[in-house]
Amino acid sequence: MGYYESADSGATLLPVSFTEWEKRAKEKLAAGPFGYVYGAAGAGDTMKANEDAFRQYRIRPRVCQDISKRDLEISLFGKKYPVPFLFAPIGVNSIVHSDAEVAPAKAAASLGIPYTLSNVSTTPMEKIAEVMGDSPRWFQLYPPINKELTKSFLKRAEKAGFSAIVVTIDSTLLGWRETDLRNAFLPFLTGQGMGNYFTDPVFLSMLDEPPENNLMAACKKALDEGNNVSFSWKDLEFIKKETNLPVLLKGLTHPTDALLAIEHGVDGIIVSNHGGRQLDGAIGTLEALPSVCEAVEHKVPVLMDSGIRRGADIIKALALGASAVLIGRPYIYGLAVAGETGVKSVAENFIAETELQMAICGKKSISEIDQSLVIKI
Ligand SMILES: Cc1cc2nc3c(=O)[nH]c(=O)nc-3n(C[C@H](O)[C@H](O)[C@H](O)COP(=O)(O)O)c2cc1C
Ligand SMILES: CCCCCCC(=O)C(=O)O
Repeated sequence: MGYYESADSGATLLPVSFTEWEKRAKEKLAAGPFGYVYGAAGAGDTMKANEDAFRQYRIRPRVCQDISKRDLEISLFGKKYPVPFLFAPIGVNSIVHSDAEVAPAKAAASLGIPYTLSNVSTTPMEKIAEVMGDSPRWFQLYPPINKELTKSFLKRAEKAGFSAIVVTIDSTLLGWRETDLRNAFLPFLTGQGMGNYFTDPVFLSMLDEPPENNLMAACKKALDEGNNVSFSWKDLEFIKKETNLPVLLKGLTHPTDALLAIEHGVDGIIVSNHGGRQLDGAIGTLEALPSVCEAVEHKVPVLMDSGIRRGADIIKALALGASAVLIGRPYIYGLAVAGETGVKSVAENFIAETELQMAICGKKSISEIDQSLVIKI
């Protein structure tokens, strides 16, 4: 939906800016769920660094470029996508809306935007496949300790039509999240976020009793599997060996790790600090992006997330070398406020603003965006 349509159609009753979505979500949600989504690790310095990093760059537009025909399309792993952003994996959506991951999956499908389903989703991956039809979807894996369970998740994702695997490696231990500690809020222990585990035959075979007989023990077992603190590079090779899908590594910011990831066979990198939820004091991802891209030398696509709040942020990330970005909290606030409609509205605003920004920069397509478009102040 373009600028004038959204102003005309009554869609303006929904929020337009990230700040407004966040405010409306806060009004709607109880303290526990809102704090879980909003919250960050420690003092929140990294969450702030993510957003601040975007303010350290300014766009230097070109003019008189005939911007009458514009195209936001990108290509990743041989597939074309309509816009340069994806939905980031976000677990346990049932804490903010009863439709849980079904709503963002449908919203993404309606726009052709890839949806990344979290390993710790409330909705099992097969249900997401059912509602998404042929629309693009990726599966995010918290690599389990148990190799048979790892294989099972990978095979199920392949069978359910997911076209890439995102291995998240920054959360083998959960960060120090003071809001959740204060609220005593950890949704996973109530069975939320267990959709993929509780439908997995290998996982169920690992339990002494089925989840319906001993929910807490089953939840704890799943979390123990996900908190795979001994995970190292050789385990990444195992994942690569067990799937034919492209494997992306999510959660690195150091160029040396990017090089090691490539050495161990990854097909793509997602520069991310988990939205500042893991390591307080860590570098903002936009600050980290140029050095990672420089090390990677275009060998694999580099994507990024954390702190993307508007079209200008997307333009800056692309200019600094990202092939695409992922949006996180913004769409969860949309989900909290208005379910599928809210998620779709957030995504449409991103599309409209990004297209406008690109055009006013004097660029007609994503491939025309390069480093000369931004300067660090
Ligand atoms: C509530 C919440 C749950 C998340 N769950 C996951 C998850 O299950 N898997 C994952 O890889 N990242 C997860 N993330 C991190 C996001 O994928 C993404 O890296 C982050 O939200 C980007 O930062 P932003 O929200 O500031 O844009 C989660 C983030 C939030 C806010
Ligand atoms: C092994 C389970 C960790 C779940 C973390 C969910 C998440 O990524 C987040 O809250 O952030």
